[in-house]
Amino acid sequence: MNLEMLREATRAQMPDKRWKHTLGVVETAIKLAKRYGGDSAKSELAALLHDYSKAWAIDRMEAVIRENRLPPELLVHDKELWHAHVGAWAVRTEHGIEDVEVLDAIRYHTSGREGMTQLDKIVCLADYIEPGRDFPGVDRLRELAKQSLEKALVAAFDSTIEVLIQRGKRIFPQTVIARNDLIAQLK
Ligand SMILES: Nc1ncnc2c1ncn2[C@@H]1O[C@H](COP(=O)(O)OP(=O)(O)O)[C@@H](O)[C@H]1O
Repeated sequence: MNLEMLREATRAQMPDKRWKHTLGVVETAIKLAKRYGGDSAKSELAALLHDYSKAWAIDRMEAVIRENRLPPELLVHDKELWHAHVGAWAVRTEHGIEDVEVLDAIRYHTSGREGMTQLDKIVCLADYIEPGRDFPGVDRLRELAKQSLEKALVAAFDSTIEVLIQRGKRIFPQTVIARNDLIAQLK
């Protein structure tokens, strides 16, 4: 399957607003890859596919998690986290994407993980700062992204964790672990 076919298949999974966001993430991921000497082609592919399952029905995502032995702990956490793992499963099964680095960048783009690869960092950060994002503090993240992937991601995870705390929601521990690990990398 070539990139053009993957673009059409991905676009067909989501409403126009999410597709616009996806294109913003692609553009931003390529820019970050160029700035930090990352792999532009993998960044583009992972960014294109990162939200593949975002608009899927909750029941469909739950079935994929249960039937394919995706991490069961996802089920007790925010459903917003599900699409990343389900999306990695979906692009592999539906489109034969086998590149482990690309699949991992999709799988961990929302939560982060310990030992994030450069590709994980690029896609996760691009998702936060793409031009269509407009949340308090996003411009600071865009400035930090010019200095350091790690500094920008720590600030990004901090903002997500702060919002979750303000709303009294559960925090998926992998994000806290990812944040701590990034701070250790900065030392
Ligand atoms: N560690 C976490 N624990 C719980 N929920 C989280 C965590 N990290 C992210 N989320 C949830 O996921 C949402 C992020 O989803 P979003 O930015 O829409 O993802 P994407 O744009 O990549 O599809 C956050 O607003 C929050 O509700």
